[in-house]
Parts: sequence; C-alpha cells; structure tokens
Amino acid sequence: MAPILLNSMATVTDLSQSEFIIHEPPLVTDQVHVMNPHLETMKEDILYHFNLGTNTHNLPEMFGDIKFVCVGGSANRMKSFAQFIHQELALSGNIDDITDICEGTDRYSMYKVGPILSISHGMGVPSISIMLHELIKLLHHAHCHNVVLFRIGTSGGVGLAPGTVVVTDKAVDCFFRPQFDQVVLGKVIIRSTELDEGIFKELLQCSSELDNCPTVIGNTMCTHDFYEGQGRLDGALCSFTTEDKMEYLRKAYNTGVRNIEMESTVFAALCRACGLKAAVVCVTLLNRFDGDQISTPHDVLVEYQQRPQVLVAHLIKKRLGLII
Ligand SMILES: O=P(O)(O)O[C@H]1O[C@H](CO)[C@@H](O)[C@H]1O
Ligand SMILES: O=c1cc[nH]c(=O)[nH]1
Repeated sequence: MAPILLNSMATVTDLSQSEFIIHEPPLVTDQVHVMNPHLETMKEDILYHFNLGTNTHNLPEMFGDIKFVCVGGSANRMKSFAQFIHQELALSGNIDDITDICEGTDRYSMYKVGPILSISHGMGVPSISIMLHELIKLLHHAHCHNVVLFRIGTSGGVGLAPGTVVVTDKAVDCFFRPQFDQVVLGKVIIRSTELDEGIFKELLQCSSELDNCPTVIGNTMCTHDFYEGQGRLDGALCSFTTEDKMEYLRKAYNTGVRNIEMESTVFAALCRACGLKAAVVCVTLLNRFDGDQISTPHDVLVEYQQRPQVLVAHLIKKRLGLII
C-alpha cells in the first residue's frame, strides 16, 4: 500500500487508511509545537519520569529562560557537563551546589545552569523517546522559545580514527534511510530525521577554532542494539561472519555513515516534528573496521567524551556573545 501524508493535526481516523504514514513536520519556528490537541483539554500534566507537573511546579518560572538543552546517555556525564558549562560561563556560585532537578525519580537526571538544561536520557530509542516527550512538553508549558537541542554522546566510528567528533548530517536507520519509524495503534508512522544544516555548519566552524577537537560531518546510523544490531562479533549471540560484518560496515560507509549509536533517529525526528532545532554531536570511541571491543584506557575515553561537550560549549558561548 502506498504511503499517505499525515499532517500534524490529522485525526486518529486517518490512521486507518494506510499501513505506512509519512508524518509532515511543521516549519521550524521560534515556538515549541506540541502536536497533541488532547493536551489542551487536560487540567494537569504530570511529567511522571521527571517528577515534575504543571500543578505542582511553576514551570515558566523554573524553565522559562532555557535556550539550550544538552542531552546524553549517562547521568554522570550530564552532571559534569552542567558543572563544566557553569565554569565556562563564569557564573557565580559553587559547582557543587548544582542539584538534580529530577532527584525525586531515578529515571533521568536534570541540571539547570543559566539558560542551559543538561539531561540524561539512558540508552536506546525507547528511553530517550520518553524523555523527549516530557522535555518537549516541559519546554511548551514553560513558554520557552528559540530553544536548540544537542545530543552530546559517544559512538562507534566507521572509518574514522578514535576520538573523532561526528556532527550528524543525516540520522539514518539500519537500512541507511533518513527516517524514524514509530508504530502507533498498530500502524507505522514514518518521520523525517533531517537535522538543521545551519547548526551543524556552525558546529564545524566552532571545531576549527578549537585545539584537539577533530571533527567531521557525516551520517549517523542509529540501531536498536549495541551488539548484533551494530554488527558486533562479540555479543552473547552472533548470527553472521566477520566478512558479513565488514561488508555491512563498508556499505554503511559508502552511503555516508561515519558513526553508529542508539538514539539519533528518534531525537532528530521528535525535535523536527515539534519545530525544534537540533544537532547530534558524538565522539567515536573506536574504529569499527578495526574491532568491536572498547579497549581504550579509561582516562583516554574520559577525554574523548569531553570533546562533544567542549565543542557545544564553544557554540553556546559564541551564541551568548561571551566569545567572538
Ligand atoms: O554516549 P551515549 O549518550 O550513552 O550513547 C551511546 O552509548 C550507548 C552504548 O554504549 C548508547 O546509548 C549509544 O547511543
Ligand atoms: O560502538 C559504539 C560505541 C558507543 N556507542 C555505541 O552505540 N556504539
């Protein structure tokens, strides 16, 4: 059956017309678009996994000034990013006083430093997807505008030296398609994963102003698994040969894929569908043509993980007029 186009305000009845529905996003504007008419009828919205809510918290007062949101898998990374950006912006106060806004739940951690929100999202599409639904509603309830989102993460490199930062051009699925498929009421909704060209070019320019931050623009493949799903030979299961793996990686490389991680497609799709500008900035921990195990010493991995943070912090400081 041919795909049909679904605009953002289509009703559920439209879903019965096709197995495959391509979701048309709104134009990116300065507003956060929540694409859900049901929200307007709710007396209260409980952001359960953040332990926040519209009746229990003054979201505009708490978050109304947010301009940048940085997300990454690990709670510790996002805490250190909050402390790092606090120092970079030379804000007053002690970095040890930056507390987890979501401390009432252990699902995600959230830190606010001036106009920057730093949030952990766990591993994989379902985990970041839940976080993003609540984050986008939070930004909406807080009346935020002109917000840019960054995923600052780690990845496996495809034909790149370990430690290279990849700024994502297109987030692609494991068939190398720039799309995210969401099953809704038993039907597949296809959403575009195109990212904002302006921001990834700005990030590339920022990288050229930094020492020790080798950066390329490339496609990022998002998988639903770290082991077999990323063509690793070292999982508890493996159903393919070394040659099969190499052929898949070569195919990926030839379509423009330069790194592999586990959240970029849904991140790009949800941000785009809600009119938010976004960028994916992930460092490579290894070159997958050379192996599967991450055997790099811990201190080197820590330094690699800081590269996306340094790059995004540089862009934020430029945008805030703190450096020219
Ligand atoms: O570095 P983070 O953000 O955790 O992301 C990457 O690392 C995890 C796998 O180790 C996956 O979630 C992958 O996307
Ligand atoms: O190979 C890697 C490394 C980090 N994260 C991934 O998803 N894959």
